[in-house]
Amino acid sequence: MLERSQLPIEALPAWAHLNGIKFHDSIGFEKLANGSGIVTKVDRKEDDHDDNSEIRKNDQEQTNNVEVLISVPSDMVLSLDLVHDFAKSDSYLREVLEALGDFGRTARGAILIFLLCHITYESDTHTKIGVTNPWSEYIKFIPSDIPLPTLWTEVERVLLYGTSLKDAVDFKLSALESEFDRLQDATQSISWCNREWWDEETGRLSFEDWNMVDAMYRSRALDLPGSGHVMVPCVDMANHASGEETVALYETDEDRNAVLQLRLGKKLRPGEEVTITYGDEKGASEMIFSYGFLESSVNSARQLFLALDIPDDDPLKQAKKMICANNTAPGLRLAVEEGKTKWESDFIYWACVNEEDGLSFELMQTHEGPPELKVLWKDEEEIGHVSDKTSTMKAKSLRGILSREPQWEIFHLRAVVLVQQCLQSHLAMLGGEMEQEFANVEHDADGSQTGVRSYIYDMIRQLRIQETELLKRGLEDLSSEIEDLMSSEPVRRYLEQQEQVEEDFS
Ligand SMILES: C[S@@+](CC[C@H](N)C(=O)[O-])C[C@H]1O[C@@H](n2cnc3c(N)ncnc32)[C@H](O)[C@@H]1O
Repeated sequence: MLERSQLPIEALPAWAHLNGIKFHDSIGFEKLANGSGIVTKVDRKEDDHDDNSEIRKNDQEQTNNVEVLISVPSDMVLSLDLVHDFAKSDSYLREVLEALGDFGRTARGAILIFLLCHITYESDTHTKIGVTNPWSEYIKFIPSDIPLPTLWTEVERVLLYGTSLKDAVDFKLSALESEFDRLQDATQSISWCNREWWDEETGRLSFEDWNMVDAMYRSRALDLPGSGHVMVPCVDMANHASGEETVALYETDEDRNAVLQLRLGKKLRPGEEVTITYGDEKGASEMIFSYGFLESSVNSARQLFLALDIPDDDPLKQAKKMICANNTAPGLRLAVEEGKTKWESDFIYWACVNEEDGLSFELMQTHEGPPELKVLWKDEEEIGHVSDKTSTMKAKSLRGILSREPQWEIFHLRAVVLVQQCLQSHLAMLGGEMEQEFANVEHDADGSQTGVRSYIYDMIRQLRIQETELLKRGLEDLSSEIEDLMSSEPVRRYLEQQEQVEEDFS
């Protein structure tokens, strides 16, 4: 693994000052219970601006009386464009970006490669490599102990059994492993990469490094208005608080600076933490996945995503999976909206209809290349298309097509029953014996005795409780949805026909 040097948070104001980042005179950084954070200095005196006060009343007036707390010049905001600008004068970075093709042309890909290159430049390299810039130093303020589940121990991850986070983390880890393999394939012929990263004797790059830069990006990237997904130095030191507790928000000003500004109606109180929201609507599982914590004041899972598959005995399973691959996520979302649970999934309808209902796949010979698949509804309407490269859906959703059919209630009932089975199987994994087993798991403060850190254990326990509650509520609401569907005309007629067929046979 690459070694990383760190800088103390106390050195951040000096770094920021050198790099044109301006602060309201009452804003500072401190070590808090949840890592570093932005705080209002205790000795703040109203209207007492000393010479270091860089955002003054004039600037505040220019921004329509919005109190600007931090202002970061656009050329310090780490974006896809800035990485490619840096690459113009840094041939080391440029070689890696070019070798990775399309991946290096996405914001996440470019930023991950940038972070990895700069951590390498600043590590104990065999010869001096790379072109440093202010971000080479800023990376040293980013902590290494990031509590995201992709960085948890294996024993801790096992405790996610039954939660919606389990599949998401497993999937993410295998996606990260594939990316790491691609990085190796693409860069081992570049001599500096081979020497510093891959060579059996001199290379020091490991999967943990890739996992770490992904976690840095995932837990700190902001969707900055007008700039997309970026990393904003200093502003990314803001911790999260939701609802009325959120003190500040981030914006882009007319000069394209990234600014942290006080929310309207909020006041800076000496000693108070300056928080932003990472997304009030995010579910418990997503908060842990992206940021590694749960807010103690939130006691609902809000929403969860569960993985689904087409059953193995479905004769069209492979073809269905091909058409779904680019068009619909293989899962369902369960959420609380306006006091009731709601579920959404287009994928599930692919598991509910087959040839006897009107779904068919037709093989088409092409002039060049392998044959392609046409997806047909009732032999006449082409609803999708699968080639060896991609698959496309012509209609917006299969649900939309089925909802126009006279048997819609029958198709929908099949979907609701599958949702019910899915929720029941997750609930079984969260409760009963599993609950008891979880309660018996040993843990200790830093995990050195048991492999499980107590705060991670408590967080998973919280998630298990909240998701159990949501699943139970979901199942209650599904029972009444099933009751309504069972009494609908098409379902009643269908069941009568089925009974008739059975009687005829007997
Ligand atoms: C954007 S960074 C914020 C700065 C971070 N505290 C640091 O030391 O660099 C996001 C990370 O801060 C921590 N964090 C933010 N808000 C939190 C909160 N309300 N409770 C616990 N941890 C929090 C989590 O570790 C999260 O992944």
